[in-house]
Amino acid sequence: MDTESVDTQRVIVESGHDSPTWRKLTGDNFSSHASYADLRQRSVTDIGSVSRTDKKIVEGEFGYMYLNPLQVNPAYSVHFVNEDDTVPQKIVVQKSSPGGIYFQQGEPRQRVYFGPEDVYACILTCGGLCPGLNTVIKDVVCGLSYMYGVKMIVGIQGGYRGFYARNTIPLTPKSVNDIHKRGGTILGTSRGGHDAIKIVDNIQDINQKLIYRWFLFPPVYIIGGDGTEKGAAMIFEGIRRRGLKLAIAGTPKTTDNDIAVIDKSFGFDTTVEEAQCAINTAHVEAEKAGRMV
Ligand SMILES: Nc1ncnc2c1ncn2[C@@H]1O[C@H](COP(=O)(O)OP(=O)(O)O)[C@@H](O)[C@H]1O
Ligand SMILES: O=P(O)(O)OC[C@H]1O[C@](O)(COP(=O)(O)O)[C@@H](O)[C@@H]1O
Repeated sequence: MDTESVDTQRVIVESGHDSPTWRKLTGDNFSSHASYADLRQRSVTDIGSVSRTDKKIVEGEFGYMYLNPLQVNPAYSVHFVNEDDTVPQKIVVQKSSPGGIYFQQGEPRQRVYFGPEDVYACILTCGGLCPGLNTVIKDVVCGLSYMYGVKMIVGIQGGYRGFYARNTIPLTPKSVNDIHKRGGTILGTSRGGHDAIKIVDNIQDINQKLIYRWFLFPPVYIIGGDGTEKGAAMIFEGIRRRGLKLAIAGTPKTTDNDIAVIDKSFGFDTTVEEAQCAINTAHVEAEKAGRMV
């Protein structure tokens, strides 16, 4: 392993893997996001070597992080949001209104917490069906794979219940190529009560095995409705309390528009169009034939 000095920053490069993806970080405060790359750096220092390819990791004033690979890929013209960009829940407020609720803005950041080669991404769908679930699965797989360079992606089968059974299927751009043409969700789903503590126990177990054996980190992408996202919030809270190094990302889906913070989700327009067809046909039948079918 070669070590080179650049200004006040130390850059560690494994021979032959000097990818432009891992440039030195400069600039302002990113301490709150530094712990993953810190951990990676410590493993390099403490253990001496890791079995997997070790891309360039950069030490800055506040620790270690990675540049978003989208920054160095000329194929993508991406708008990056600032770390502290927020969206107010209410647009119209009165002078006398108390301070409102603000959400962190979505879309890519300039710096990423995990090195794409160290990611073992998990995707699951939970709750009721909604048009477009397979399209979202495909987009997450292709986005992670092509845009970020993530190599390992699995689907958790059967919604939250899948965390108990640990049934997973590998997902690649090839395996999801045609799934947007199918209804439902290729990962399956489930409804009914699930035990958030048991789910966090299982995620913790998977997380520890991945870290100790392969040094991989599993961001979990959860696609689901209001119930699923409440569950995701509880799982996130459990993970935060235990200090686990992984991320939970929720993608809202709703056919009946009962998630307050979004105007509408994927699948809503399709649901309305399809429902209109059924209602109009039933209306014609009722009016012209005299007897409803
Ligand atoms: N209030 C809640 N708190 C925590 N988890 C919940 C909550 N509501 C639902 N869940 C979990 O999310 C799963 C899916 O929720 P459900 O309401 O069936 O579908 P949807 O996500 O489409 O609204 C449930 O099986 C349950 O495990
Ligand atoms: O609007 P959401 O939260 O996506 O839920 C959609 C689901 O809710 C339903 O409309 C009703 O499901 P339930 O009767 O089981 O509550 C399903 O047909 C649909 O899959």
